[in-house]
Amino acid sequence: MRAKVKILEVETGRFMVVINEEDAKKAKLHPEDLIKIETAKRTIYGEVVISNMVGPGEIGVTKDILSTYTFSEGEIVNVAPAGTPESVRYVKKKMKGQKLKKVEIEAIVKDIVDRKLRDIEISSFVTSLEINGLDMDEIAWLTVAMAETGDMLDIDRKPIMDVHSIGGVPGNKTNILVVPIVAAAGLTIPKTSSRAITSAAGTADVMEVLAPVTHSLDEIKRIVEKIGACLVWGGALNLAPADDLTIKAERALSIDPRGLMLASIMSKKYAMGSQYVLIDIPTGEGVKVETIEEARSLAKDFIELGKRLGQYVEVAITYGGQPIGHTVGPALEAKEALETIMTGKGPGSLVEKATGLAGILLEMGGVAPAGMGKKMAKEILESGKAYEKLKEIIAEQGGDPNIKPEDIPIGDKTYTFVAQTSGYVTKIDNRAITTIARTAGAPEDKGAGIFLHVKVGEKVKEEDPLFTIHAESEARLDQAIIQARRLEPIRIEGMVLQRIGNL
Ligand SMILES: O=P(O)(O)OC[C@H]1O[C@H](OP(=O)(O)O)[C@H](O)[C@@H]1O
Ligand SMILES: O=c1cc[nH]c(=O)[nH]1
Repeated sequence: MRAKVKILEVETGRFMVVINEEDAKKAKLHPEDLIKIETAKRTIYGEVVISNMVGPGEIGVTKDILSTYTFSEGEIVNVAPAGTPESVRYVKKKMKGQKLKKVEIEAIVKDIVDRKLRDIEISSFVTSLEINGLDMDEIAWLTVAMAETGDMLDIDRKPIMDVHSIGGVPGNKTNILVVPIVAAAGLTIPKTSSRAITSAAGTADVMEVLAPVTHSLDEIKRIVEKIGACLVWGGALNLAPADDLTIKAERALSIDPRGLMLASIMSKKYAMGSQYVLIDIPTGEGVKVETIEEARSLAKDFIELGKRLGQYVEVAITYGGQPIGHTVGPALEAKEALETIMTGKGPGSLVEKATGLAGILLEMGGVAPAGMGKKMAKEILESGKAYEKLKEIIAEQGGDPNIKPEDIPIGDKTYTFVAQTSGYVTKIDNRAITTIARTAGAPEDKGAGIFLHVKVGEKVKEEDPLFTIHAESEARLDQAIIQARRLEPIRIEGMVLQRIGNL
């Protein structure tokens, strides 16, 4: 059918095409059917929404489609059912636990990027990977397909360093410190991050409190060639574009299937032209990787994948048994990261992890002698050079380089839980902390999250504050309080485990 485009000021988070009720009846179109819109220059795909907000002979194009494609009001297009893409068959093949061929993986990725696969099919693909996994051949094909369906960055500075965490541990604002430390030593580190997947704040969510993180590839090239670093959101670029769409499904289910995680991370590194990559695997109870054995096996996969892509990869297995630092949630984490980089002092877990990771990168990049990287990273942090570099990054990305921790707005609806008994903090439950912070509104509500007054091993007295929930709305605060009462995220016990007398 021929139709006239009507631009709709509607945002749905999906590629939706609105068809009038009468037209839909005539064309036998049903809600959520996949249709194609053909113009002289291109074909784009979207899901049907039936509504009389458009008249007969019109189709409504939403802001989501317009963020990628240009349409003008009144433009005449051809609209037709698109049928079921062949790649759905390959998704079903993976659901049955079978190995996919290279061409099948390429077809799935291309159809995700072209929006031929709808959210429901993408979720099925992600779920099938969670259940049935991928072998190393499939992971490598998936990684390259994810990178090659998007743009590639070619930065005119070498070597290109990079760091990426598999995430999962609450409060992981570490890379906000690592990147400026490494760049202050003269190395080039174009860091792209995703937003939160399973946590209450991804590095992109935290950085966005300090400066815009959505930049074009040309802007990133300019910034990195000028100052040696950036801290941006990968999803804003046409860089491994399937990644953000699969992450959307992962976030909804709070899962991060191993094979997809490897491909997600390494496709972004490949597309950025990174040559030396450090992967952080937080390990501990309640995070993505719970044991050192699992971490070592994942590390082997990252290194093997790096070899296949022509990248030198090292892995740091880091402590993830409790949150990093004292804060969880975008604004609270940005405040803590800024305070730490400004003063060179901060929570031991944050400073140790950041300087440890930065130190490895300094050695990998050849600016620190073997075994001296961490010391050099600490000196750069304490000297204020890392802060100066972060200010440059903030300024180049369009933020206020003179922003102070106290300028950062934190959710003003608060509730503090106190100790019911005296004793020692023996456990902070990572999953519970993330659940409570997300219930309070993080990461979408930037000011929402948790401030931890105590960490594992500390002594508390009855009535001492344990943690404060911050929210931007009373309703979300109330829900978070209910969750916190149910989950009891902080355990306090006496330290004497047994007293044994005469046996
Ligand atoms: O913790 P969750 O939300 O599962 O994982 C997502 C986070 O982990 C990675 O961290 P980084 O960008 O390397 O610092 C991602 O980019 C993202 O920020
Ligand atoms: O970028 C990331 C980080 C963790 N897991 C992913 O799938 N992608």
